[in-house]
Amino acid sequence: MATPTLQVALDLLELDRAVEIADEAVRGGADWIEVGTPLIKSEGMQAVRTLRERFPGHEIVADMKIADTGAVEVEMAAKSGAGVVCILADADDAVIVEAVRSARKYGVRLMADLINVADPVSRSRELAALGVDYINAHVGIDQQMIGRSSLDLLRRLAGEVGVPIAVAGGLDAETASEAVAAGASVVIVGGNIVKAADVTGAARRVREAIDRPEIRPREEESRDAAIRRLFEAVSAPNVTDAMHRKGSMAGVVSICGRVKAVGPAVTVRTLAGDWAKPVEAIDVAAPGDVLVVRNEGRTDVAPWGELATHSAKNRGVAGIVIDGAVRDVDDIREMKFPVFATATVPNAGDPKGLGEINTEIVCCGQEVRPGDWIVADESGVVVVPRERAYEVARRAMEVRKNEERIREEIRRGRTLSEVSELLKWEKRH
Ligand SMILES: O=C([C@H](O)CO)[C@H](O)[C@H](O)COP(=O)(O)O
Repeated sequence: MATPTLQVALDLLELDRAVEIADEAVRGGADWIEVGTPLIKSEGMQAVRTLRERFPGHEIVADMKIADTGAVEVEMAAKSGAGVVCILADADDAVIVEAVRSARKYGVRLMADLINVADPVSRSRELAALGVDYINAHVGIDQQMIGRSSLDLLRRLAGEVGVPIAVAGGLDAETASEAVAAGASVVIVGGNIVKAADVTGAARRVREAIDRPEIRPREEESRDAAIRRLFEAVSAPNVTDAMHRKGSMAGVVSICGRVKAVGPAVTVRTLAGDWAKPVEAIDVAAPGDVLVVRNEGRTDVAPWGELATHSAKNRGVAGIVIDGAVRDVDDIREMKFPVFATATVPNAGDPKGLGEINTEIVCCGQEVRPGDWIVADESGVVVVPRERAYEVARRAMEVRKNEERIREEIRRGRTLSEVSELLKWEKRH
C-alpha cells in the first residue's frame, strides 16, 4: 500500500497566519495543504493562489464544499492553483456531473465530502460511478461536538467504495493511526495541528502515527466521565466562551483562592441563613457533585461554615456555591475546599428546616436545575445546562486549544489585536 497522505486543513480566517502555520506543518511532514472553507470564505481564491505560490512542491486542496454551479467553482479553484477540489457529496447529481466535467477539463481531482449524508455507502458508490476521485469520510466540527465520529464513518465505508478514501473530523495522532489501519489513503487533520502552539511538533506526531499505524485498545469512557475529564481540563472562562459568553454567575468569588470545582449540581433553596437544608444536601449528594445554594441572596447571615465544609469534604462533594455568605473562612481556607460565595459574615442562621433540596433555583442570576453542570474556578462560576454538557465541554476544549496558538503568536511578538485582526473583524453597522 502507498504511504498515506497527510493533509493539513487550514481552518483559519487570516491568510498571513495560514501561510505561517502551513510552513510549520510542512516542516512536520504534511504533504497536502488544504485551504479550509473558513479561509476560502474569508480570503477568497487569493488564499488558494498565495498558498500555490508559497508551496510549489505541495498539492493545494481547495475545500470549496461546492453545492451548486459545479463547473464554475471547480474552474475558479483550478485556475487559482488547486490540484484537488472539494464538493459536497449530497449536492445534486447535476452539480456533480458538471464538476467532474470541469475537473477533467482543467486537470484537477474531485473530493466528495460526505458531511451529513444519510446513506454514505450507497452515495459513495454513486459518486465513484459519476467520476469523483476521492470520497471524504468527514464528520464536521459541529457534529464532532455532539459526539459523532469520523472513524465510525470510515469503518462503514472501508472496502465498499472503488476510489481512495480520505477521512476528516477531529483526528489527532492516535486516531490518525487508527484511520490508516482502517483503510484511509488521505488523513486530514485540522484543529489538532493548526491550533497547537508547536504546529511542527503536532504535525510530526501525526506523520509518525500515519507511517507506523497501530491500533491500541481504547478504554470505553462514559459520557459523564468524558464531560468531567473535559471540564476539569478547561477553565470557567473557556466554558462561558463556548456558550457564546452565557452561563456566568454574577458576584460570586472563590473563598479559597486557587481551587476548582466541577460536577453536577445538587440544588438547595434556603431562607434566612437556615443551614438545615444545605447540610442535609451533603447526604443527598454523590461524590463529585457540587452543592449550589440560594440563600435569598442574603449576605447578613451564613448558612455554611467550617463543620459543614469538613463534612462535605469527607463525603467527596466537589465544592459548594452559595448565593449568600459563608463563615469560618480561615478554617475553610486551611482545608482548601472549593467554596464560592458572595460574602463572608460571622453569624449563622438556625437549623429550622426551611427550604428544599433539588428543585430549580436561581443562583447569582443564573437558573440552576439539579444535574446541570457547574464549572467553578478563581474567575467565577459557570452553569451548563445538563442536556448540553457534552457539547459545551467539547467546545470549551476547542476554545482552550485555539488559545494555545494565539498565546504562542503573542509570545513571538504580535499583539492580540494583530493576531485576531480586530480592526478587520469589527462589526460593520
Ligand atoms: O472541513 C472541515 C470543517 O468542515 C471546517 O471547514 C475541517 O477542515 C475538517 O473537519 C478537519 O478539521 P478538524 O476536524 O479540526 O480536524
